[in-house]
Amino acid sequence: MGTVLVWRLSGVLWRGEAWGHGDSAVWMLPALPSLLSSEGTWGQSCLDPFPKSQPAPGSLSSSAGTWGQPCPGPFPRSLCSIGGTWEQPCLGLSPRCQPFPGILSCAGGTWGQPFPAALPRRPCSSLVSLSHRLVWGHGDSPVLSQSPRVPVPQISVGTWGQPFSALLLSPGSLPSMRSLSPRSHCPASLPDIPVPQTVRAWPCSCSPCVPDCPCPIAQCGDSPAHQGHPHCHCSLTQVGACASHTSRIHPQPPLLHVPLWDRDGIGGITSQWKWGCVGPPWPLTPFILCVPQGKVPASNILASAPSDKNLDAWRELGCRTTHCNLEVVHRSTLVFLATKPHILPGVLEEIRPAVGSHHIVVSLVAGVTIQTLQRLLPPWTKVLRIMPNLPCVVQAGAMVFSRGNNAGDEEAALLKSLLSSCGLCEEVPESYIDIHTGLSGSGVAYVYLFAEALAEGAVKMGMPGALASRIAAQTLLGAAKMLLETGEHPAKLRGDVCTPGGTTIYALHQLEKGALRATVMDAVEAATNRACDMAKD
Ligand SMILES: NC(=O)C1=CN([C@@H]2O[C@H](COP(=O)(O)OP(=O)(O)OC[C@H]3O[C@@H](n4cnc5c(N)ncnc54)[C@H](OP(=O)(O)O)[C@@H]3O)[C@@H](O)[C@H]2O)C=CC1
Ligand SMILES: O=C(O)[C@@H]1CCC=N1
Repeated sequence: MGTVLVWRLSGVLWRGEAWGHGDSAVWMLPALPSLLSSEGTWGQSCLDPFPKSQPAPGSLSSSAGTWGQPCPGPFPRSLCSIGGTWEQPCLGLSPRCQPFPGILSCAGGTWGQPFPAALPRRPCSSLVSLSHRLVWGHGDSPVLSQSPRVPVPQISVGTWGQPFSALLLSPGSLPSMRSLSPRSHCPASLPDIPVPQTVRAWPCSCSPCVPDCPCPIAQCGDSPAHQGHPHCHCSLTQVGACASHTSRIHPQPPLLHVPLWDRDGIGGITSQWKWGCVGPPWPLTPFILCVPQGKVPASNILASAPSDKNLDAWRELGCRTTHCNLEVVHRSTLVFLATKPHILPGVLEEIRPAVGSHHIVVSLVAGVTIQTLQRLLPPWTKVLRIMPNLPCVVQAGAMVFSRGNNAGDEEAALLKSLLSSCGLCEEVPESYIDIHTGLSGSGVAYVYLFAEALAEGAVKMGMPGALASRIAAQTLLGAAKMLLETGEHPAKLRGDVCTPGGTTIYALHQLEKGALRATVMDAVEAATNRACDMAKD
């Protein structure tokens, strides 16, 4: 039941087609005209040249399957990589199944089932602020998918379970949509359906199930017969079951994510930004994420971790929390990874199926390279790696970052713009990140040790400890401020303090005898090497 659609885009005629199969429909992207030549119909054997007629994006080109049959070869990988058939719900997570045009990847539903209820409204609410997104309908739940890379200034609206009908809106008509549905800003043609009680808002990594099992989540993982079965259909569960289920199947805790739902312009920051954090250490990340000049309201932050140990503090800040990493991924676009390094691979495996082309993934995990991140995440993922330090908490941090293959100027500008209010934030070659870790990420601790030693020296000489600590801190602050503001070399300023034959040179002599300089250099070297080694652990 292909439906041919022709519409005008920027004065150019485009031809698109919609495919329907049973209760599923697929819309082929107008921006990929070569995708539009298929003649297959869902529910029937594909016309022989079907695969060959879809060579365009590479993902659809080599399949030899028939619709309604298990998908062999690369074609299914592009649409349903987990081994499903088109007549049945796609196994596992849709995002991984639907990468081909790059725009379906944020949907978390299953074919033939209502899409997760949580998806439609939020994207729809930002519909009017972005002119190039697509709306997908499924059953009674419309889903909007972002296609930031595909300049399609129309919105097509369809419903699953019906031949895909398209409502194509030119950019000029977008503002009027705002009035169609005051509550959600969704186009009126998107049905406003109550959240189904039994549909979970996001899929957990609940793969174990037997093929015919209706698979309510309560059974999943409880029955050894389900464990690890490749044909699991259990991508639906009850909202709220995710955390307990996740912890049962995936004992590791989550990571750190940050979502953004709305943004005004490239690199722009608005109060509408929403962030999610999975595996967030305290107190570093919340301050990186939300404190900066109020750029990101705490209520826009969703943090996840396995326990409430750190999350309690996040909630006190006004952030939202969850124990489900996948929830954070599904509700976020900007995703920060901040688990301990050895935890990260398991977490990446957990979230990988949910990572779409619209996500920006930022890792602040020491020692884990961009290459590793890219290898463990889907190939389209925009990855950035950043190394902050603790003083970000007081907006006096020092951060460096590097970008992966898919992260462009927009993502780099975005990160810099967001985080620069926490302190110095520079883009550097990735090889500097481990050095920065030794110099500054860890370096803060050396300075605290030095501050402690200074104060203890004063205590030894008779000063009260509290006063000595305050003076030590102010001494470090002033010395650092002078370094930054004068731009002088430290050796020059040190010389300025040394009165010939005076106190300072006597003290410096002692420090040199203790090999302070060499010891500190060794410390930076040791931390840098450790960061490099952690990448190999
Ligand atoms: N501390 C610093 O100054 C800096 C740290 N970093 C990096 O930040 C990361 C965290 O550092 P650290 O300060 O030790 O962090 P913490 O141990 O304070 O926090 C780590 C958080 O990760 C959570 N977590 C553990 N496992 C998982 C999982 N599988 N999924 C999701 N969340 C999980 C923990 O949950 P729970 O609370 O339940 O235990 C905890 O909240 C490291 O990678 C480090 O390299 C980078 C720069 C500076
Ligand atoms: O000690 C660590 O591994 C982390 C990285 C930089 C600061 N703390």
